[in-house]
Amino acid sequence: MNALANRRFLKMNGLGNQITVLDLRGTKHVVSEAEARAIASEPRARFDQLMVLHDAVTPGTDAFVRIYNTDGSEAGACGNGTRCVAWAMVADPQMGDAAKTRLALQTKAGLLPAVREGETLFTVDMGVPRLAWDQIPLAEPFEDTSRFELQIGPIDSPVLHTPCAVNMGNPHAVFFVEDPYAYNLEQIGPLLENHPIFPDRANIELAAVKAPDHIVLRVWERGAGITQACGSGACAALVAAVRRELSARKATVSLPGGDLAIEWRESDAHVLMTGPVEFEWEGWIDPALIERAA
Ligand SMILES: N[C@H](CCC[C@H](N)C(=O)O)C(=O)O
Repeated sequence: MNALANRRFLKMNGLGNQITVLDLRGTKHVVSEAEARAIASEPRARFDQLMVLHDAVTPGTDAFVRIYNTDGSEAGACGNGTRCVAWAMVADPQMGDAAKTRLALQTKAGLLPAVREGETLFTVDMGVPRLAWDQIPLAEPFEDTSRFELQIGPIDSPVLHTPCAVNMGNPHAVFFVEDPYAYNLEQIGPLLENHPIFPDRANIELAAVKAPDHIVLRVWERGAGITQACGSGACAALVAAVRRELSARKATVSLPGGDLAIEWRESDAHVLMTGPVEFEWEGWIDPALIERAA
């Protein structure tokens, strides 16, 4: 019997970013692309990101987490999903250990320490951002070598150019614009995500710096499309804004689903993301769904 059959899942969200948490600790099962897509097609388990917990592989960490997009592809990081996993591991009656307030979660991209700040409020240390493709850690002083010209359109929206490329464990291209809501993101998102200039595709951010401590952001996510919020995207937007000398190192990032507090810490160049999570319901994976995916 496939380890996924009848397995319990938690449907959650982080600022409207739809997250499903699945605990596969104690099994060796690795969710396939087809299985992830099948789970995404189930209305009660539907997700922007599926966060799958595996047994910890490194001493001192609490779990290894695999992250899947709606299209079944894997991502190295997911800020909103990491907060949801952290909540599940402290507060869920079956999975959680209420004595814990700190967790060390590991993903393909590295370690993501999380701290519980309140009932449903968590801070995740998203690590040191890197230049998107050459993987150089970004710590000051730096040269903004990630600038390049990218011209798309004309479609029915203003032309976008010169994104700032930031890797937060996953690739982001941040475009600074006056009004992110003036663009038809549904139409231009897929063109940009799959533009040949992005070897690994990219999450696409439209960001407006409203004040040194306030950024308005919309995101087209790689493998998932428009989401209500993207934690790593909010981090990438702040890092890009600091690199372009548009904002302070600490800002509120307002997404369609709500606000995240982001700080690019001066002392060690780590990015800290603070925001809420919401538990919606629990469910069990229909074995027929998994059979069909096989
Ligand atoms: N929603 C996530 C990001 C998912 C990124 C994923 N779409 C990728 O392929 O990199 C977040 O809160 O950080």
